[in-house]
Amino acid sequence: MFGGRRRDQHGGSGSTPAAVRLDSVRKTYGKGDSAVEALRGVDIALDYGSFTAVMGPSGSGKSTFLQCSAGLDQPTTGAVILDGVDLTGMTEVQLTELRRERVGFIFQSFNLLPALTVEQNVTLPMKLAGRKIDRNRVADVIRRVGLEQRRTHLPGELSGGQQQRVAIARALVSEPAVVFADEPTGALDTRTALEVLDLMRESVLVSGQTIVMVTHDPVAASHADSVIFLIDGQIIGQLQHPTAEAVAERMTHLTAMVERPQRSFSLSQQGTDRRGRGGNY
Ligand SMILES: Nc1ncnc2c1ncn2[C@@H]1O[C@H](COP(=O)(O)OP(=O)(O)OP(=O)(O)O)[C@@H](O)[C@H]1O
Repeated sequence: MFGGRRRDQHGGSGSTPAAVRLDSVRKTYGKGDSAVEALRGVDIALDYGSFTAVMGPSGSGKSTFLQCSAGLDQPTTGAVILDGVDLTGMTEVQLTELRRERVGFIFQSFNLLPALTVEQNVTLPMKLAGRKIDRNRVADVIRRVGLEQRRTHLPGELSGGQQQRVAIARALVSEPAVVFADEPTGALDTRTALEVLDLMRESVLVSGQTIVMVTHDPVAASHADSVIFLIDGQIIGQLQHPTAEAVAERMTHLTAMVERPQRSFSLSQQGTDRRGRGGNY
């Protein structure tokens, strides 16, 4: 079993603090005529133990949302509160420390160090953070992702799916408050992708891990508890207990909305819940 944070340690929604909260977050890249508003007033609170997928058309702000939420980038205005810590005004050094302590990452391209073994890759973040390595926990997580027999192998000796399993083990081993996953199945074939998604889901169900996952894939999103939809830097809807079909249908609708001429597309005219909590758009 995965160890780690269980839902009942933190409770669900209600008065308990959120694992990640964004308050009126805006992010503008550049200045003047070339300024791009990537996030335009995002408000959301994600509970501990929740698995959230973030979807939206290309350029809608998904990566920016993830980077601001994870403390990889700072909002232009607004606040991000991660595991109870307000990131506003933190220095790069403080953010790096916070990420090492409280955040796990899973990327599309695995981001493993090729010269390190499976086990060394998994323990690297803990070493960098100067944390004591619990060998039993490391062995347990590696076993859980099905790589017990591969502990001394190098990434180059593993399949893509196995490499992503290493990345999952690396993200989970330090029991982070939140795991942020950016297209974790983007480089995998369908069957391997499902295995990886099942592992992520299991860490949520068994250990109460909190996961935020950016994806373009409705099937991947259907493994989450809820999906938030971004358009043009705003959350314009949320789907609870998503099925792949329902997600695909909504994405088709959203894509059609952004492909319409700008003058006919107005979020307020659509009766949108901009805070993303109403479930309709
Ligand atoms: N560093 C940057 N400098 C300037 N503009 C940026 C920068 N990063 C992102 N943008 C712009 O911000 C907007 C949102 O980008 P973002 O990458 O967050 O979208 P996305 O939904 O993740 O897109 P995709 O699905 O194509 O990866 C886009 O218009 C993009 O061009």
